[in-house]
Amino acid sequence: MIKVLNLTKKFASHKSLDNVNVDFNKDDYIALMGPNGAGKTTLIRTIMGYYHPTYGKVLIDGKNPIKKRTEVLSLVSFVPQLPPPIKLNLEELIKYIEVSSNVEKELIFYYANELKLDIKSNLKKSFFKLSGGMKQKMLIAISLAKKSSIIIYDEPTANLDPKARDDFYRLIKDNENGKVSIFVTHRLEEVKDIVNRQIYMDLGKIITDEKMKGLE
Ligand SMILES: Nc1ncnc2c1ncn2[C@@H]1O[C@H](COP(=O)(O)OP(=O)(O)OP(=O)(O)O)[C@@H](O)[C@H]1O
Repeated sequence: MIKVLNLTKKFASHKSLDNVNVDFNKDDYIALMGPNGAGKTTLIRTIMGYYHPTYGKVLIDGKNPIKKRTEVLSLVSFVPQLPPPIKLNLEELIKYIEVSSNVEKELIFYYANELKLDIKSNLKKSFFKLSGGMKQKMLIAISLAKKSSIIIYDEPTANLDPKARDDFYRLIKDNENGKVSIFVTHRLEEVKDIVNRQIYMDLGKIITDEKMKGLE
């Protein structure tokens, strides 16, 4: 599904990714780990076509994510570490997602409800006025409703309370089937039951890439 070939990304003279080679295939559920500045976010952003590789390439189902941006982004759901400052209210946001990504509105409500996010009472509230945890829940609900074959979560539980984290892990586990999920995380303990592969990066390189037991 995702092929990363000899990928180097430089910002000025600094190599954020240094000749990375890795494949992510169907039913790979990956914890992507490593210290601050290791290159995890740069790898993800390059996979999604936000950054041009300095050398090497990325292919998503054989497609170049920069040249086939719209097609590639339709396959991917991404929940960032810091939610974007969306000015739309929840009603407008849901309408936008429904039309632009062909997502069933009812599914967004379903997943939000499972995460204990009450959308109905907040329909007229701007997304950016929600609390950090509510924003994260909304983005997770959208990512699950989108039913993408690739889901990328960058520290998705950072703002969630312990109950919401448990709800998140349960929903993810129920949804893992024939997809690729990448969880950028500093806490392997938290994701160990929902991943089957652990990749550790440092200084722009993949240092270890191990299969894990976990999912049944
Ligand atoms: N847009 C950018 N412009 C310049 N340098 C950047 C840019 N994005 C990332 N870098 C640099 O690339 C290196 C890797 O950063 P990256 O954000 O990929 O690390 P990370 O592993 O995701 O870290 P963290 O755990 O802190 O989120 C860092 O030295 C960072 O300063």
